[in-house]
Amino acid sequence: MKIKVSEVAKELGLKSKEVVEIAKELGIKATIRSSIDPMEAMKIQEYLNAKNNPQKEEKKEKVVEEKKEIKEEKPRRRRRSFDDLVKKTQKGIQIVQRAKVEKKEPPKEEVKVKEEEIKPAIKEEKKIEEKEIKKAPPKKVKKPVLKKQVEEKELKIDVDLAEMDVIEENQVELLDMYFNDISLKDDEALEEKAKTKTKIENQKVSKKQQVKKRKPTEGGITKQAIKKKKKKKKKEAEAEIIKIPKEVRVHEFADLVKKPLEEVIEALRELGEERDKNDFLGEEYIETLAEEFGVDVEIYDPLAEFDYVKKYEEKCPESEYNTPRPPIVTIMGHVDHGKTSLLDKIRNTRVAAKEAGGITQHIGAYMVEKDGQKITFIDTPGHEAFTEMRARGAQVTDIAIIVVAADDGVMPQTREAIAHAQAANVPFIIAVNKIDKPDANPDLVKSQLAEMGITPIEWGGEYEFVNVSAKTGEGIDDLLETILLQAEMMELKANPKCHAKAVVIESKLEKGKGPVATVIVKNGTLKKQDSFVCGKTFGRVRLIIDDLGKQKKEVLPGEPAEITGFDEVPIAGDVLVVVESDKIAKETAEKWKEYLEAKEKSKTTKATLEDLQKMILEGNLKKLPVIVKADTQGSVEAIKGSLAKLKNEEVKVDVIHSDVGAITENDVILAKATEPHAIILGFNVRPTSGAKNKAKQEGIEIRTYSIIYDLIDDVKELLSGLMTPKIKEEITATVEVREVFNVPKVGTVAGCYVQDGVVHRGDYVRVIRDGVVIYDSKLASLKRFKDDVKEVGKGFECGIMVEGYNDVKVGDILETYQKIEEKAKFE
Ligand SMILES: Nc1nc2c(ncn2[C@@H]2O[C@H](COP(=O)(O)OP(=O)(O)OP(=O)(O)O)[C@@H](O)[C@H]2O)c(=O)[nH]1
Repeated sequence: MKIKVSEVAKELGLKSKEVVEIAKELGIKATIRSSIDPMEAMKIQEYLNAKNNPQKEEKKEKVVEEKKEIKEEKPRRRRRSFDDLVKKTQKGIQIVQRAKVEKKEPPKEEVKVKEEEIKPAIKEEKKIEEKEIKKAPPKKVKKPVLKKQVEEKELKIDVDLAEMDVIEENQVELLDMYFNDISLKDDEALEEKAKTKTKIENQKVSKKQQVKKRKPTEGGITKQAIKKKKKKKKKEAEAEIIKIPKEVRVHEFADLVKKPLEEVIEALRELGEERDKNDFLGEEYIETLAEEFGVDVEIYDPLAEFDYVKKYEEKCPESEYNTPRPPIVTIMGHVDHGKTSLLDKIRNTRVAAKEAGGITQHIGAYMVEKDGQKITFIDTPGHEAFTEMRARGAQVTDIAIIVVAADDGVMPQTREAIAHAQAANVPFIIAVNKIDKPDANPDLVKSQLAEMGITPIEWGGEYEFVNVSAKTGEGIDDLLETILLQAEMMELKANPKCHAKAVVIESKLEKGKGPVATVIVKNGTLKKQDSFVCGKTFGRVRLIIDDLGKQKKEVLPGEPAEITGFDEVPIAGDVLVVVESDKIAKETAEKWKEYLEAKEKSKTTKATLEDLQKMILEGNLKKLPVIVKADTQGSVEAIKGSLAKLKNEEVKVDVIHSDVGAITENDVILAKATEPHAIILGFNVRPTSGAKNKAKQEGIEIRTYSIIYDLIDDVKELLSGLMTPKIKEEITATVEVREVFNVPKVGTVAGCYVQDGVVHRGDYVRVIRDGVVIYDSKLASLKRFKDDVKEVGKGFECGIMVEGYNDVKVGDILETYQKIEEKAKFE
């Protein structure tokens, strides 16, 4: 498992570019978009520690000398490692972004300077406040905000202050920039506190802080005046924030931040990105460039007003989710490893047994109960549906079960399924199936997966492995318990009081019922008669049928149900959101349609109009548009990195989309929307059957590989095909002019002798006089005596006319040649 450079940067409070620079120094290959492994991240972290620790130690010694009573050691919390970060990423736990800290100036150094100025103050204050502090619980002191940061980002300081644990006026939590939360002992806390206070006072901090410190009339400044100033400053700060649309081209960005285009392109180059003015910048680059140019930007989505899901999330925020809900589980794994059998066994033992005689209805998802707790299973095994839904922005699965047959071991689709779960940040449980078989070897499965970093808990790893048999039912209870345990850890919650948000799992058109869809409610309660919008369609809930075929009045969070009442058949992965009225539902669906079309258009323009314009402007620069799909993020980055290098003055590769996961219909649609059509390159992934059919229909080429070099070689071949063929000259003959005849109305005919080679009628010719080429043209005619001939060989005489040239003289040499086209080769 690798960590994105941007995440490492966030954790270290650095810019991505700075991390890349350090990485370079340490000989680690990294770009701001790439990922590095945890050991490399640790190296970078250690490098920074080593760079900064001497100062810390120096400072500490000084403090000890000056203030004898200050204690020696700070109690430190456990250092967070990047392994933790990776584990968290694998578990799907969100990485919390730390407050950014200006790193260029080590904070300790700055504190040191201030310390000398404030020594008397410390002593004074210490005496007064010592008692109080000793009584107080261990205090957290926040790292002082640096001067530069304070001056530049007043608003940010307000936020910092709001987030600080302010116990007393100036007592704040100090965060070590290298992940150590430092809780200082009392005297140290006192000293830090005094330093912090003095420092804050010494600096021109935000007015808000000054107001806090000053008495209303202190220094002749009235409260009102401060407020006024504060308001003005705030306004100024607000004015400095430049709003940048999420999808912005390089030249638009340059205009917005008021920087010369060349500077922006150069900055990108320094970041290892060869971009031209019409290329789109990703959000990551917008942020990095903004940091680079020292401007505050706010990235926004101009189409967000149409985003009904986002609006729902603002209305029903996750912070208000308060009631536990059942986990939603998807089963994935290699073909024939027993996904369907396992789903059936779980259903039959749990659902049918419970509802004696009840006929289960296949609606695309079902619920089982274990010890009074519910679990919802999505009834479509395989990761295609999972990924397709994710590609549509709907992540419905909470937990994945990766089925591995104990008699077959880890297979390509096992790895693929794991990659999908990891890419989606969905925690997974390994179900080692078919343990009833005599040749079952569950330990082999464990060791194979451990080699991939998926180590079982019993071997000291992080992953739950459960031995099961979909045939005998052995281990099924264990598996359900493990799911519930995982769910408990995840604290899956929802707010049933909200109006509903659900995800479409399956849909169809049914006779008599019209469009029907199976949905799983993610939040809120879905009720009969609710008006809803669902992707490009809308409707009102008419019928609700559960997985046992029973009619219901409502569906609670985490539960599946089949519903009717759609205007049109929705698409799996569409998000259904309940709205106030049919009218709003219809309007919202229409707006959503616009949203999708605009989005698609922006993608299309990216690869069509712009490219055409560019090709015209830049001569013949041709692009090979490709879509890259691979099994892991690491592979995606590696392939993109290699493809970026494939360019020359004539051609380059344009990766219009890349992602982890199977090749889906969406990829085909995107490839088709690109002009010229993109080629889809799959590395260790295959197209879904839907994608295969669509590609056939639309004439889109999908190429799949399992060796990166093959992929690169193939792309080189494709680039060669785009390049203009090379023209090679081949000299055919050397001819001496021995006589010249001027033929009225015809022109000058040179009487020649072929010294070497063979002259052909269609040859090109250079007239050479005294060793200098004085004319370059074609043969207008080639004759032997009075007859036109096709060719004349060495040692023969012939009559030659040079096209457009009548000044041939005796003694001139004519060099005849042919132009041969040679297919260009991309090297
Ligand atoms: N002995 C034994 N056979 C099993 C077990 N689980 C599944 N099988 C058999 O393995 C074969 C494949 O099982 P499926 O459930 O169709 O596998 P799948 O992963 O859903 O396969 P696809 O849908 O084709 O990807 C069937 O013949 C099952 O009867 C098990 O636990 N023990």
